[in-house]
Amino acid sequence: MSALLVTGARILGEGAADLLVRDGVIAAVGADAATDAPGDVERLDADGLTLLPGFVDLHTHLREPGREDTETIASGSRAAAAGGFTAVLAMANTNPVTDTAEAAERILDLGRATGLVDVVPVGAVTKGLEGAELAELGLMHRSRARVGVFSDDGRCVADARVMRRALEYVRAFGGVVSQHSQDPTLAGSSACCHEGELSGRLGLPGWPPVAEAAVIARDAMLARHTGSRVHVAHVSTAEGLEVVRWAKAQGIAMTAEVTPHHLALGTELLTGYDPVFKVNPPLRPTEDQEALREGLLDGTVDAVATDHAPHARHDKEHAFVDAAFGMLGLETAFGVVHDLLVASGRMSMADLARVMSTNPARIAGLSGHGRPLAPGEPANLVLVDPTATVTVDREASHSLSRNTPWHGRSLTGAVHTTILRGTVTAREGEPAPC
Ligand SMILES: NC(=O)N[C@@H](CC(=O)O)C(=O)O
Ligand SMILES: [Zn+2]
Ligand SMILES: [Zn+2]
Repeated sequence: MSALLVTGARILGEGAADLLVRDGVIAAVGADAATDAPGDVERLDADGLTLLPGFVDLHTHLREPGREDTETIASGSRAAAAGGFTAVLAMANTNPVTDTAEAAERILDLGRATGLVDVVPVGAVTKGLEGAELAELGLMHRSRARVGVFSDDGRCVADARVMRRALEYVRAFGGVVSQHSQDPTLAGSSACCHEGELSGRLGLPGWPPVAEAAVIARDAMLARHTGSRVHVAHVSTAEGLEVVRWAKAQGIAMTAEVTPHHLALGTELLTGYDPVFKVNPPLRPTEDQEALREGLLDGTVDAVATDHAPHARHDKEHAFVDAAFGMLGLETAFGVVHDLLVASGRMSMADLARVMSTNPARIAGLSGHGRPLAPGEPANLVLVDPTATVTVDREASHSLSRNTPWHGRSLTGAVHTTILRGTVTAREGEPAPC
């Protein structure tokens, strides 16, 4: 059928080498990969570029159904492909909520119709994200969508009994609950600034780290009790991280993700009251950011996840306390992580591949992603340019929303080409037509 030959790419463990893809599968890797190429092979010159397994985002908010003015599955897929992703997990807090098998299948089908990235639906833990009654977890898992990750993200599964039952339920099929760790009695829905000297000075409702750590600690005990798996979404504090570290040391099945914005942006950005920096959980002080970076480097944090959260201008441009929570992330995630940790020499490209592809694919149970670049594996790949420096322009985003906190910043490291099962889905920031 079709063949693609990537030439001269830096391949981890191989140095500069060629890679041949045939019918969506890696056919050969190495100096003589080209010898097996058919005459009509499509050639992709990757001199100076690094080839990695395609990125996997454990935490994306697409707004379809319900808020197609801010993101659709198609527009979010374009942004994801441009950002180097070959799979994204679409959070359940849409309208209606993804809390049934039919709703999950609909998202799967819309993702397939666009065809730029594997859109994997996350199922809600509770009906309507209400926190009371379990959603049809088993039916969602047995559906064509094969839902394996469940989350009420946007809200915390605050009731311990509900969380316990959800964990017992998903254990039967090896599922995982991704928790938005925020004790609502310690940090209510108006909490929007890290609790400390700054929240007092700015007069903004405080969000204390203990509201995160307390839920992570409770969930660690529930994971141990049930023998089931908990994933901590967007860990943002040193305190929360300390609990994850403890849980892992006990052998508790707990994993964690951190966002690019919590790694790189600090709470001091809130002094201008610009709602583009309003996100849940909030940006944290330097000490927390540094602890999160250390946690990612030492393996306490398993993955980087974007928490891509598109919002309309009219929902963002309000007084800080009234604006919507969330920021864009898909197109800038690689650049931010590369610039902050790889270009500065703190992290290797192999480690970046682990936290942006291998680990998230494993956590979500996606067998075709995050795989070694070896013959027989599906060709879900990304070519990155480690030397390119790009200035982020929100107007160039493929998202339907514009709420990026990175506008005007220069980042070293850019996604060059994204490949989904052998087909180019984005080239130099431009997604393929779908
Ligand atoms: N992160 C955010 O600030 N917002 C998310 C919800 C969430 O991830 O909690 C959203 O859906 O907009
Ligand atoms: Zn959340
Ligand atoms: Zn989220």
